[in-house]
Amino acid sequence: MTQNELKEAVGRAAIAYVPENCIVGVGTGSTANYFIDALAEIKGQIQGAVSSSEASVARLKSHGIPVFDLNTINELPVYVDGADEINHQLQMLKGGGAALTREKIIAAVAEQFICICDESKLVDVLGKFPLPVEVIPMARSHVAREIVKLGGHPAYREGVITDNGNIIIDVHGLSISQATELETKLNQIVGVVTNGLFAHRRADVLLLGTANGVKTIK
Ligand SMILES: O=C(CO)[C@H](O)[C@H](O)COP(=O)(O)O
Repeated sequence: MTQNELKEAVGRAAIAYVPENCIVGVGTGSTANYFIDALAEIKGQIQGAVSSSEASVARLKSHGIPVFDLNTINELPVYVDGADEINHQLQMLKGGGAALTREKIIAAVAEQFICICDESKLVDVLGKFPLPVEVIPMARSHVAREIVKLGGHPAYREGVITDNGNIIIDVHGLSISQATELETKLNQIVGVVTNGLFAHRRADVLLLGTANGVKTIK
């Protein structure tokens, strides 16, 4: 199976976690796009969605799925999203698509986080994929200097402005054994909006696309 076929398989498998008549949290990226396309097939059974990016909002609307403002809803049973890396404790590294802050906000509201990934994303130690950090533009140099003090190699993601009007610094050269501690330390740097470690709020379920089918890891 190709990587895209594995992504499609997990996107479809996540539909089983969507309760009837609910509002569903929808993430961002190529794997989340397969979930959105599968969701379109059952759109008559849900109220609609909240979403972590303008790109996913556009895709949801193109399928005729109503999109709600997160502030107008009281409960969110499930959030479905991909990841750039996930470890065996279901801690994730996310933000390759620059949507990390909205992803983290929706994940914080959701009762269950269902992570959908192809098997290339499962790692023993997070950090081979550069860790994205969303930063207020005027704090770029300050945040970069503080990241160097933590042992990382910061790289400004040229030409990218987030949906919140901020920039992304990608942190290379990390081998992240203490993910919750690093998540906290990075968020304490003044000028950081948030970082792409989802260690405090991990996934509840991983649907992993493999050559032998979709594996469920809890
Ligand atoms: O965090 C994300 C976007 O900010 C995505 O979930 C992550 O980049 C994975 O994307 P893809 O499914 O395209 O591999």
